[in-house]
Amino acid sequence: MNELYEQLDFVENPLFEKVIADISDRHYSVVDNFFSAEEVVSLRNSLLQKYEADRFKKSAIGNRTNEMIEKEIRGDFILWMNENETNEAETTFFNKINNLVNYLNRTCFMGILHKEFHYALYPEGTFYQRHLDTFENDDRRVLSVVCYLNDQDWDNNNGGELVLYLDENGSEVEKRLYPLPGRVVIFESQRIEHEVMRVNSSERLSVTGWLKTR
Ligand SMILES: O=C(O)CCC(=O)C(=O)O
Ligand SMILES: [Fe+2]
Repeated sequence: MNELYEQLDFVENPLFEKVIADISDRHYSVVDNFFSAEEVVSLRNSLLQKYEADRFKKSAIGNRTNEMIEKEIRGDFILWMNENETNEAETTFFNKINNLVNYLNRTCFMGILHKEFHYALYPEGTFYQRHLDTFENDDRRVLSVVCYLNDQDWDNNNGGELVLYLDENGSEVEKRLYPLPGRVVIFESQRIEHEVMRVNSSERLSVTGWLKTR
């Protein structure tokens, strides 16, 4: 009986339907204004507060320990989020992400059981070389989700674009996406190689995460 009610309850969400259609057509989706301007400001302030409290760590790559090599590959600083210990901005953030996850699971059986998200800050001059998000041998990562928290007046000359390397009929095509506030980019972790271009000026702020099976 409960199941029947659940199905009757179901309300189609055009935004989430678009994400599903995009991903099944071309393996990625870009959603502008997924987060409102106010939500971006709150989450950015939360990020900056924790960054200033020295809670971020230099990102690492797999098992590699040579810091010189790492700097050549990625230059961001990160802090993992804990869903069991959230402030107001993070609660709102996880509510929205969970709505999306529930919708995906209900409508297209992606079987997402876990997720992991971290804040990221790219100082001026840093980048993240071309990679696949499964390089840590984590084949449980199904979808990568990147949420940008930059200022409203973010200038495209600041650099820091996300470049997705797509396959179009056997040839490689670059899709260049600016890290605009409120924008969320979702792509198949196992399939799409991507890169963060050098940040020319300012700091580039985001939350990045993975939706995982098992
Ligand atoms: O910030 C982005 O646009 C992408 C970040 C990324 O590729 C990663 O953290 O694996
Ligand atoms: Fe990545």
